[in-house]
Amino acid sequence: MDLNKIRTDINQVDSDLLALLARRRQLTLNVARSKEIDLKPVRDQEREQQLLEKLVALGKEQGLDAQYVVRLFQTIIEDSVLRQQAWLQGRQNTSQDLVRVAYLGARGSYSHIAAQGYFARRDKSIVELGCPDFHEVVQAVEQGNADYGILPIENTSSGSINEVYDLLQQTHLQIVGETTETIGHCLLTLPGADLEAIDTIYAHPQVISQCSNHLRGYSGVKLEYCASSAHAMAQVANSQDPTKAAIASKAGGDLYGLEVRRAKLANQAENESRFILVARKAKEVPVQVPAKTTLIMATGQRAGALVDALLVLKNNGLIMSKLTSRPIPGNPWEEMFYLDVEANLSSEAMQQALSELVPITRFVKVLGCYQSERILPTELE
Ligand SMILES: O=C(O)C(=O)C[C@]1(C(=O)O)C=C[C@@H](O)C=C1
Repeated sequence: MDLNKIRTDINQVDSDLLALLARRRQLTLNVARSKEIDLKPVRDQEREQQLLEKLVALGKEQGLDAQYVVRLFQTIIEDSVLRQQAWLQGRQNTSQDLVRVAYLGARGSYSHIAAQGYFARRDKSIVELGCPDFHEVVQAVEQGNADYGILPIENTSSGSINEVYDLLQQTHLQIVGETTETIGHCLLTLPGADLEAIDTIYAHPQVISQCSNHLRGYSGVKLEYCASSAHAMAQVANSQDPTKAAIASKAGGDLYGLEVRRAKLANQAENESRFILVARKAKEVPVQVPAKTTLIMATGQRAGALVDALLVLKNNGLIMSKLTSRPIPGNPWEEMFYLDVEANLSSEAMQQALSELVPITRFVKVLGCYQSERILPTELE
């Protein structure tokens, strides 16, 4: 048993697997091309069910357990769906290959990592524009210094990001995309630093709230709030002080030469953030891909006004996936409602609902229609 020889064989198998995955990806782009012509939806869960059943049976013959096979292929299919959707969206909205993206913080911030993932799926290169706060992200796009802005809107541990909802009330920018990123919070230090000697932890306030349970375990350690996770990492890296630590992602830590000392610090095991992309012009979403429309509306204080508005959606067969409210500046006790509706803005149902909402609300505005990037895996029945 020669370890080196076995490893060489494993290397070969891995590179064969990669070549096959690349070939599969190419084939699924051909599927997207055919669906563009037939106007068929990208997602076909019946086909996915059949695929999984067949693969589980094949895997069994080769001694691979069902759970392993299903997990692998759910990941492969998720990639396939996201790629196809991005390709179709790109065809509908021909645009440049190099885009300028404004995001919170500096390289390595969660927004930066989310932006990289989103545009890599669309084969676009990005010119990065780090901003000190969310307001400047919006301003950079409004003033034409960036083509897109990326903003976190909600997190599975800390909930809605109110500051971003409030900014959306005031801007003319349109939501043109969304992406969900797994946020793996890690405690990062200079290489080899003694964990017992840590006296200060730098982190963004949202991150501190998402890791509150873990942070309760550090008595006598000072928490320093930072404008972004990138700032937190820069503080530690620039200080070269081994008593300082930051909370940020592993990918960010790599950029700043910091070492992961503890991982999975978030209160929720599945710590995910949803980001939205904003641009000056709305984009059309092809009918083949699942779309979401985000609306804001003010109903006034009449009893039952919100119920009436929601009934309009129900009666038009529309599914609302999110409802949240924020105060209206200057109108104490009045609320602005934000709704995500699982429908394309151009659909008949959505247009009908909007025409019925206008007369019964004080104000209603479409914030954007964009492709839904949340791919729920098909489970084997
Ligand atoms: O066969 C299709 O229609 C595809 O789009 C390909 C594929 C896959 O990757 O296998 C992806 C999405 C569909 O939901 C089903 C299967």
